[in-house]
Amino acid sequence: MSTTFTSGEESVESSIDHSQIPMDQEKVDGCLLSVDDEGYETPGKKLPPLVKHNKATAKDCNKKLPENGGSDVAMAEDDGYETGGKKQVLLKPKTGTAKEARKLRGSGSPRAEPSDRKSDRLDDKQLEKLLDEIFVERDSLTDSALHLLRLVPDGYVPLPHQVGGHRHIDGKLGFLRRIGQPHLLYKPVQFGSKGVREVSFYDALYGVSTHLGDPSIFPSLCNSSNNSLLQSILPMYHGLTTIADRAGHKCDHLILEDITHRFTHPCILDLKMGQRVWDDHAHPDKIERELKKYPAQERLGFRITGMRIYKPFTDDYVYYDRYYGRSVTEDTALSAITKFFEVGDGSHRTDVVNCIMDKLTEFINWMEKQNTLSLFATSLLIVYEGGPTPAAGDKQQTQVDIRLVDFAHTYEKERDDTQDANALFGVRNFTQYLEHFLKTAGQ
Ligand SMILES: Nc1ncnc2c1ncn2[C@@H]1O[C@H](COP(=O)(O)OP(=O)(O)OP(=O)(O)O)[C@@H](O)[C@H]1O
Ligand SMILES: O=P(O)(O)O[C@@H]1[C@H](O)[C@H](O)[C@@H](OP(=O)(O)O)[C@H](OP(=O)(O)O)[C@H]1O
Repeated sequence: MSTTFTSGEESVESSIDHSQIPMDQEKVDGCLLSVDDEGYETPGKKLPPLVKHNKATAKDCNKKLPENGGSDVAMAEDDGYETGGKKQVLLKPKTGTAKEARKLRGSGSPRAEPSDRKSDRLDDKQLEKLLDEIFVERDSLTDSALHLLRLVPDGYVPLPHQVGGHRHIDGKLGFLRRIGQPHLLYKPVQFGSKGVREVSFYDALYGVSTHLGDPSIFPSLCNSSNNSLLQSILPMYHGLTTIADRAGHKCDHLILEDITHRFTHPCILDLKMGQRVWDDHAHPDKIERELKKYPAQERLGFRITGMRIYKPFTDDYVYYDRYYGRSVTEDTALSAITKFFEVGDGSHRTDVVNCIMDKLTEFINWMEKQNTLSLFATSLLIVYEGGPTPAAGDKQQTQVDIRLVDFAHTYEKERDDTQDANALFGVRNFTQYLEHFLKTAGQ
């Protein structure tokens, strides 16, 4: 079995182990939100030992910047840390009893003691095992990625199906999955105001309060009694937790539903939406960077930030990264999108395209009505089951899920009488490509 990695410049073959992560569940308590019966981690569980780190200290990590106090400057540490948040962020009710609050905190939440022991890091054998679990070959990784992977917290693995965003295998602190909890993922809270904004968005939408969230950022959302439609197009949110890696860096993580977990062979496309992907408060340098990075964004209204497709005939995955996405122009967008539906035998998953079109119509209906939010740089995450193609006409068997993720640049509109034309343009344009595909390549 192999995964083909396709970048803007090159393709690399690598063998992968397709074994599954253990599925045993840990039942825990301590959450206000309704969760499914598989359970999830209670914030404040015992953490691995901590050591002081000379690059990104707990203090760095716990700094809370003022709103927009740094979102426009490059902040990534050279060891991949680009997260922020307060020391300990626990889900707690907006109004609730002391008993409820205690329950949410779990029993005690022990602080881990610092340790300088190198032995806490994964050794070569453990590293190989970890790489098997996330389908990655060691040869394809840089030293900084290997360094970060050796520090992956005990009991976690990097999210195996992450296609876009910051990832351990790119040498950035990426998403995690807790072993035995395949239905959840842990997204590191981003540094400074970006992280605070995203947490505040989820808090407001789900009517909860965390130490990091600021209700004043999304007042309308906080006061709305009907957020259920919006909730249904986002992953379920389960609050925050602090996770320490094997070197003792502590970072807050959003606990979110992993929307790929119901799929056996998830095919995933991450589209960053909008003609412009910077918000109204962006620094001119950021605007210049983005315009230079992907000039076609303005005309397309979306860009591919990652795409992974399962090929049932060869039992392997093909991966296209963000650099590939940035190489796509108006002239090649149709063929790039078509790749997402290629089965591998010359045929295409037109059943999936039809299903996506139906769901996107619902999205567009919602977006045409909503006049509260500006969703700058939000991603449309599209997932379908890449296992055997269902028999023709068996529409029920086509499994597709579409959600919005990434709210680090989401704002409430100051005037609430207009649509989010920026994001809407992108969704509509993508839908037009799909229509075109059905008329041409897909037939
Ligand atoms: N709820 C989810 N379920 C499954 N996968 C997810 C979910 N949220 C995010 N992902 C995975 O993580 C990737 C990155 O997500 P996201 O855009 O939130 O990260 P980010 O680090 O904020 O990205 P960026 O660097 O573009 O700001 C997605 O491409 C997807 O593969
Ligand atoms: O996925 P890509 O194509 O690599 O693009 C990055 C991604 O859009 C990040 O969300 C963004 O950080 P922000 O959330 O701060 O915008 C970063 O901007 P940056 O170049 O300003 O760091 C981009 O480089």
